Amino acid sequence: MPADQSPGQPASHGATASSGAAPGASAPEHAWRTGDEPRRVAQAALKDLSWEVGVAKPDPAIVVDGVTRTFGGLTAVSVDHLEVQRGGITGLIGPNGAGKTTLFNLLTGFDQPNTGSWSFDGRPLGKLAPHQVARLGVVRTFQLTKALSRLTVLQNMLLGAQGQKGESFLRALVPGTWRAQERANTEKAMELLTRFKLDRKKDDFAGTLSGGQRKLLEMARALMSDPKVVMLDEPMAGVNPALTQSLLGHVKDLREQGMTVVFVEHDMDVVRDISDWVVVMAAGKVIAEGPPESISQNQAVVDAYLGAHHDAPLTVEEEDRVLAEAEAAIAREENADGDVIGSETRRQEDR
Ligand SMILES: Nc1ncnc2c1ncn2[C@@H]1O[C@H](COP(=O)(O)OP(=O)(O)OP(=O)(O)O)[C@@H](O)[C@H]1O
Repeated sequence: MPADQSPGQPASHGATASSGAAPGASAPEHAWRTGDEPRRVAQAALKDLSWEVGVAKPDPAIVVDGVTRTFGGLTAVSVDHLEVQRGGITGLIGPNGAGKTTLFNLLTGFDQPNTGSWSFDGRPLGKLAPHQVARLGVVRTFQLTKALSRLTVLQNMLLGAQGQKGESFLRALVPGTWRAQERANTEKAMELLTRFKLDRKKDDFAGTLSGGQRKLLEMARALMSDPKVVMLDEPMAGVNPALTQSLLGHVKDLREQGMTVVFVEHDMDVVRDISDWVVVMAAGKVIAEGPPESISQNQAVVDAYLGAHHDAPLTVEEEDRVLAEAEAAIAREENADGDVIGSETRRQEDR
């Protein structure tokens, strides 16, 4: 099925509809705001949307418009319009080199685009540095964890709190203020470390943690700034199966706590398990979006992953016709090039 088709789906709110568009027509008005169980709430908000690239969401936290990023002659990202629903888990998938990490980098201020704009809660985020974006409530984790090996686990956590009150120069001159802030930060860090079962490792160097524990630390650290949107770049990659379950649980918890989650993942089982909505990128563009169950049926997605177009199997009649045409073509070729083919065959026989 082409990316822009969604049989049986209701009319879209329109790819170019402005952010904050009206909720889906058939859902009870604001049903997802009434304290319902978060997953059901997120899914109810999205269930009547058409599976159409750029479709407007009922309550978008992030809106991206015309964002492009090129590296030399390569267009790494070219996203016309994308909205991310507040309070849901959006899976961002796509083959290697599709532009997922570059898009994350752009949205969180770690890279600058050639063109385009994007906003969080209607507030433009372009041209802001990562710490400014984080202060506004949008944080990210990295594919290769950035946990600083020679700092302890707790020190890593406290770094995540940067940008809060204690950082200002004037406040730093008033010891009481920053000490109180430091105490509060440490308390919060310990609460998070306990939640992520890393509290007993608080004095260990981050470099001694396993890959999975570093991912947990990365996620815990991202939460130090009380984010509203958490962007996780391959949070499960390289993590052993036992810890994967724990990480998945933590990602779901973020939604329980009302956060908006966008995560990059290659494992489709994980994507199906936790996503409310899936966005597929290939060659820098968004080529499909929809609920997880819509993605595997999408021909554009299948083609993007396999890198080739796959025809439906031929019927017996079609197979006979194709064979007959091929035989006729070969016969014509032999007649036309008879001498050449013949002399080449003779040369081979002579050897
Ligand atoms: N700093 C850079 N300089 C040059 N090319 C880059 C740079 N960063 C990314 N690219 C290129 O941009 C394209 C998109 O890369 P990106 O890492 O965003 O893809 P991805 O979808 O995250 O891939 P993966 O799933 O393998 O992580 C790739 O072709 C990559 O080689």
